[in-house]
Amino acid sequence: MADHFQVKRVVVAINPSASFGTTRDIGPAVVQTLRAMGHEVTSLTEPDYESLLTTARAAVRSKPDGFVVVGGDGMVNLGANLLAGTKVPLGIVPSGTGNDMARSLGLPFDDTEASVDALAEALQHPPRVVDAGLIHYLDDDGVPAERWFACSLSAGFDATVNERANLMRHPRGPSRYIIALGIELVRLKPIHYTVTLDDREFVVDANMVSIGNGISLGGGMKITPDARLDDGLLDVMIVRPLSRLNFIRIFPSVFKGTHVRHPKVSIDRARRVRIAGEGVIVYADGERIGRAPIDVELVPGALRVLAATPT
Ligand SMILES: Nc1ncnc2c1ncn2[C@@H]1O[C@H](COP(=O)(O)OP(=O)(O)OP(=O)(O)O)[C@@H](O)[C@H]1O
Repeated sequence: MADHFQVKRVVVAINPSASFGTTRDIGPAVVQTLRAMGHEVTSLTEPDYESLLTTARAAVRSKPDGFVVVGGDGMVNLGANLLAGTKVPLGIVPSGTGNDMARSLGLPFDDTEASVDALAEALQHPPRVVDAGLIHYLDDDGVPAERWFACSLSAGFDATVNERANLMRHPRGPSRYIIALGIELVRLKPIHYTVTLDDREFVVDANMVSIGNGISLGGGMKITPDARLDDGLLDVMIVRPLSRLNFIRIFPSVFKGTHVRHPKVSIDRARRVRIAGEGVIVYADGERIGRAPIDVELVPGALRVLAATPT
């Protein structure tokens, strides 16, 4: 802890539905702990994401010393969209299923006490400055829209799995992702993409096109293992068509990031990325964005986070 403790004004936005509601005690505990430390805490919980976005937007206008999300990457995405381009730093107490932004930042992601300790420590120091991705797309009504993402963007097989899982009513828990994965594996077929990396446009058949600002998605799948949150570049992973069997074979290696050695997997770096393709669904930070085409730009230093800068 810093020598001179400074009381901070902190907004804590809580998603009680993160991890299918199994982590709902974490938010109130975080608020209680920060208050016990002496911080001035405004706690926000709403019945849904949209209402939370509205109340949180109002809370950010009061320029708190920190805006903390308690939830998963969807909550990180909410925070990124409220805070990108401002000086208010984002704190993360992971309580979601994936927690990939916390993993990319080197924050504790499976120990709440350690997360709150790291947050309290970070509140006493200047925030870390990281890049963020800005997605330009057409919303479901065809209206041009923009949305920030902090960690990852998917525009292929993994987005399709996410979409199928979200549309399922049963089962309610995480096993829906396994079922969705199984169904989509059976349906696996290459997508015909047009990808533009900065000024280089090319056509490619692929199973996956994913973008990493951070290193992982889906709870530690290191799709872009060498991505850095502050290098001013997006890492773009493309998986060229694989047979179902080979897809299943290389799948486990993504947890170590060694899939990048496979000849059908490539990683490129770019500041601007355009992805187009028939029927391509796009997710970012685990949240549904819409359909391709999308234009993504990396905005260096757009986001401040309550995390130590790696030495
Ligand atoms: N009361 C609520 N407040 C905020 N978000 C909510 C609420 N109820 C449901 N949600 C939904 O929760 C989703 C975000 O979940 P979040 O990312 O925090 O947890 P997770 O999905 O379990 O974790 P991860 O994204 O890391 O896998 C959003 O899509 C949002 O619509």
